[in-house]
Amino acid sequence: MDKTLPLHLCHVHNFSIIINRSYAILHSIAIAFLIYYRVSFLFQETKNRTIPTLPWLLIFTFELLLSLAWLLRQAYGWRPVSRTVFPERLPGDDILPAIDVFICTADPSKEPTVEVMNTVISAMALDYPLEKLHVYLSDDGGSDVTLLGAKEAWNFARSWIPFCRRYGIKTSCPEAYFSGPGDDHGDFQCSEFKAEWRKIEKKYETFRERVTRARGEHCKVAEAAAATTNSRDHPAVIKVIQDYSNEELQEDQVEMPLLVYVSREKRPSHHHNFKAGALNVLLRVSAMMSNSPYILVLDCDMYCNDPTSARQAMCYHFDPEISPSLAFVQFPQTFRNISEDDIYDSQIRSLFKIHWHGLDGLRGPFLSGTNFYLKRAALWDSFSTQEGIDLAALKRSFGPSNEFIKALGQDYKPTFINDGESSSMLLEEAKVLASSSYENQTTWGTKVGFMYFCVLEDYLTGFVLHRKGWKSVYLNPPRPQFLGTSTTNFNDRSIQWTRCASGLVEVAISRFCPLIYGPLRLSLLQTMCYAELAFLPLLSCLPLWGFALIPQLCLLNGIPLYPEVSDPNFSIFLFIFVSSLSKSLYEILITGGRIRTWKNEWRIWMIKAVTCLSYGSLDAVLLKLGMREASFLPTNKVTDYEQFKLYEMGVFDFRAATMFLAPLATIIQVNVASIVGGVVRIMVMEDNGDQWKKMVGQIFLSFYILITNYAVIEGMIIRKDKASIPSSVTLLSAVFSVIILSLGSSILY
Ligand SMILES: O=c1ccn([C@@H]2O[C@H](COP(=O)(O)OP(=O)(O)O[C@H]3O[C@H](CO)[C@@H](O)[C@H](O)[C@H]3O)[C@@H](O)[C@H]2O)c(=O)[nH]1
Ligand SMILES: [Mn+2]
Repeated sequence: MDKTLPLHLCHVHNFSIIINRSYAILHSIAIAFLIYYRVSFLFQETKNRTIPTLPWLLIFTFELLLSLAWLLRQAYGWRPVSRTVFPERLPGDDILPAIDVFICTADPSKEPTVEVMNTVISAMALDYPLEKLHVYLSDDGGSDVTLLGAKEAWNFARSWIPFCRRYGIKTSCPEAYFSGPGDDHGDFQCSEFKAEWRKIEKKYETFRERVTRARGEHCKVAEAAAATTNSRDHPAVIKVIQDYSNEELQEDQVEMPLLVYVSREKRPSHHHNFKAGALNVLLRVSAMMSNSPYILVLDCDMYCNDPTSARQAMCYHFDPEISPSLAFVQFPQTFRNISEDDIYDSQIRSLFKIHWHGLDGLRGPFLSGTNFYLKRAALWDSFSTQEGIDLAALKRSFGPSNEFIKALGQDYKPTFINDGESSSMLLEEAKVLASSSYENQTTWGTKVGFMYFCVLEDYLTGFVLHRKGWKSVYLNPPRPQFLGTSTTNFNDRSIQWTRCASGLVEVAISRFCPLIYGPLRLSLLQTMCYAELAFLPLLSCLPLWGFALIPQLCLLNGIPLYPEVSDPNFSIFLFIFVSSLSKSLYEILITGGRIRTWKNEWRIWMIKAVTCLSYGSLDAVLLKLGMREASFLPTNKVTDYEQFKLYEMGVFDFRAATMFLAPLATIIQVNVASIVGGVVRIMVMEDNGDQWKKMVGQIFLSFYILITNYAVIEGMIIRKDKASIPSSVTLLSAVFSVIILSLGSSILY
């Protein structure tokens, strides 16, 4: 290694910093004026007030909540940075540290086995010394199909890995490679390459067919048995995948990374803590076999799209200046199935394109579930690494296994050589470590390993790490290092968002509340970012319900809530509105988005707030009150081509649960009723133009809501296809609207 050349560079986005900070100052001045305007009304003498106090107070509260959310969000814009790495400057392969890859899968009926195995194969094909790469597949479904798939994947990888290495193939995921444009073969055009290519493609086809057939049979059987009880009640199964039975292969033995299948023990009497539980089992099992100092975590729906990510991450983990305080290197979640319009924001654009760069300039991005290279030792409680700690204390924390405690030593290398006697002993020990009762009376999930407290194990684990003083780094290179499958229909997306909102609010209203748990250990800006996300559901759902109903009910009843157009105060509101819209437009344009993206994002923000974020918040409150149990249903990864087509065309698919549709239809109806009712009222009852001027703000707001959500109106009235809003839902919403309109009018006065 040439010590004079850096392994990485950090670029500060100076232009964005100027824009962000000036915007933050201007916008806060406008908010201060708004607050002054609202408060001064409350100090007027009651007899001078022409407007009832309750609606005024309500709308003011919602404005304050939105302003608070806005304020917290400004922390992301404080110091955005991006990074470049130079993996070619890393030292020789012999000194690179080993890596364990953890891949989680849970349900073969929702997670197609071929896709899961593509993730496994792509991880095995990472550009890293083979003897230093170990892949662990956790199967929470405890399914034979997954085990069989893993064996088939291993067999196929025996041809695939040498092929990729010989020809420098970048797309290390075979499915993506064979269905892609076919231009990824370095400089090789020779006939030898072509012949080889054909051979491998054929092998891949065979692999694909076998796995698909097995899964088909499995799903039939599972359906017949009504439910896969096996997934909830079975002993631990750990298998080192290795199949030299094929004589032909034995002759030309290829060096392969270790592949281990792990299905932890499940018993109905034990809570299994979802993905965090699975990852903690992998942490222990892998300690018996490879105990690598670094871990790459992947979801089964996220394959490696470029084999160089490991070396890129090592540019930081290997840097002696950064490494001691660096917990993880995070890559963005990028998806292969995103359409140009992306009407449901399936790519979570603002998170990975903007906010994470902002966090990176503070002390690093949040842990994002998948695509991160994590230092194993960061997950141990700090005391475990202290000298002279006694064994009993370690056992209270990590559980009774002596072997595992030995593995906590930084330099401990297990003597796992497959098929030796000591390894069968280690394999037995690994089964004990994967048993459902192993964690009883230990601090797994509370102090060590991935956190159990809520379904968002990633957010919370990252938060706890940052709070302990660890840092993280965000790498977002031009070629996506990982590509995943995102949910691309309204129903799945809504379910996913509800789960996420529930997890966030659970943290917000717990002892982990970032505003209490963060401040002493995190910087102010970092605390603000953690709080922004945790409070996002609450701070969006309450105000958005408010803005969707209260000004409208007031319009209908002739109560003005905003200043007259001729009043200078009107410009405060106008400024805030225009400045928010322009800032988001700026952020979208500089990150390669289009005006259409901007329109879609505002719409989905409104829709999400009154559905998923509201239900998620409610769910978290019920959980807190002990009235519900936590659940983490894996998202559906089976593509429905008809639904996907609609998504690609940018047409809303309203085949979703009524609970997600009714609020939308209700709000639209209330808005239409108020505009119509309000306008008629002004025309009939008032003869001078004053009333018009007073109501412009509210008429405009309703109008804005209606045009932004025109897709809902279309789904309700104009479209007649299968994916439009069912008339039963429209009728139900009409009932709700009537109730809201009549109740609202009587309450507000
Ligand atoms: O009991 C479970 C449930 C899920 N999973 C796995 O967890 C992963 C994520 O689940 P998925 O259904 O894909 O949920 P998403 O909403 O897409 O996941 C997002 O949200 C999760 C919770 O915050 C993060 O862990 C993920 O990385 C992030 O992509 C998948 O590989 C699942 O197989 C398990 O292993 N066991
Ligand atoms: Mn997923």
